[in-house]
Amino acid sequence: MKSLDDCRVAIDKLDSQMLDLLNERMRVVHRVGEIKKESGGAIYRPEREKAIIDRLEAQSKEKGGLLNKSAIAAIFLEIFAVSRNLEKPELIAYLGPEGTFTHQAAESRFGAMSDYLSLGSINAVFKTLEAKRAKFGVVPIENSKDGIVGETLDLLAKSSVKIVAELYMPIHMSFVTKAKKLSDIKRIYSKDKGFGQCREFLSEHGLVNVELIPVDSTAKAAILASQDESAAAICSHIAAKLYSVPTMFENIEDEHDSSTRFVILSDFKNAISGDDKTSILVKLEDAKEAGSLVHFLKDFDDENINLSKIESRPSKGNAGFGYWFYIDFYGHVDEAHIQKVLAKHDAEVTWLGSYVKGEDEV
Ligand SMILES: O=C(O)C(=O)C[C@]1(C(=O)O)C=C[C@@H](O)C=C1
Repeated sequence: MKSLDDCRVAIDKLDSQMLDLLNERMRVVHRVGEIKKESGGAIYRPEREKAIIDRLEAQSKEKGGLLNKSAIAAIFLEIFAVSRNLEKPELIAYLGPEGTFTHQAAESRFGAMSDYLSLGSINAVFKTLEAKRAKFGVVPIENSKDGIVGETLDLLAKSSVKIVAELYMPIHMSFVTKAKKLSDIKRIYSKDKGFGQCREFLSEHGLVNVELIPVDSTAKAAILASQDESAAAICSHIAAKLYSVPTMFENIEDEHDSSTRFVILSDFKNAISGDDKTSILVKLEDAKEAGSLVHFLKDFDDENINLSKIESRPSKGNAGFGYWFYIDFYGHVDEAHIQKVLAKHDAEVTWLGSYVKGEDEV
């Protein structure tokens, strides 16, 4: 049986081997970067990253390894993020401020080494990408409890920016304060939705008569709580850490299964991964005629294309009332059966992106 010292000697040796291997990997990645520079190819290739993680998961299973898929993904997503940064450092704009759930989502995909740009609105993220001031944008698109983020859909409808990836993140709220005890708290800051999601917690802890002050973001709430010892904030774990406000309670949301879907925006088309989703916008030409949507959807059904979401939005044009539809379906725009359906509706459909299906989709 190995002693603790023996184990640490073995760990040190393995860590050194891993570092040598990682450096060797980075030399190959550097060459990939040169090849892509010559060809103008996209640096971020989510379908290739997915294929690597799937292959390693199968290898780990086969060999009885202790690492499961999420552990492998957590380690390798960071390696990919470092690799991409080495190939070409690219700026990632997100709906800020720092410490929002969107910031957390961006970091989970682009890692600790990337350069981030925190922006004040979803519109600013789109504008920054359109002006090519950043390569990627990260914005929320829907929450499992609150539904769709209308602003993101409306901007996708108007913009040339495309969806290149999606990710689902569980949303947990923390109650953070510099106060020593609950009775010292005179005011609580959060986003209006933050209060809405934690009603039971507030009443169970006798906090209903404390002043609840809605602010623009949960990160802003953390900043305000960091400056006032008789205040608390309902915010994300990362905001509390970032602004050094001690956490009094974690996971205080009424329902623990809430998650938000985020999209990563950019300006390129992914290759087919075999497990993709596509988002489109549909403006039916004869939208006033009953059954036009049914006919449209029947074409999808005929090709066995399954929808994962359909959302109607009022069109804000000046041609009176009208609707357009935002649709997500399984498959990639370059697959033949999908091309066949979309070709029939060429004039009515705007393609918003095809991307690897998010891991935590329920
Ligand atoms: O294979 C590529 O295209 C690479 O750029 C290499 C690599 C990797 O680290 O394995 C890095 C970034 C891409 O998103 C996918 C994979």
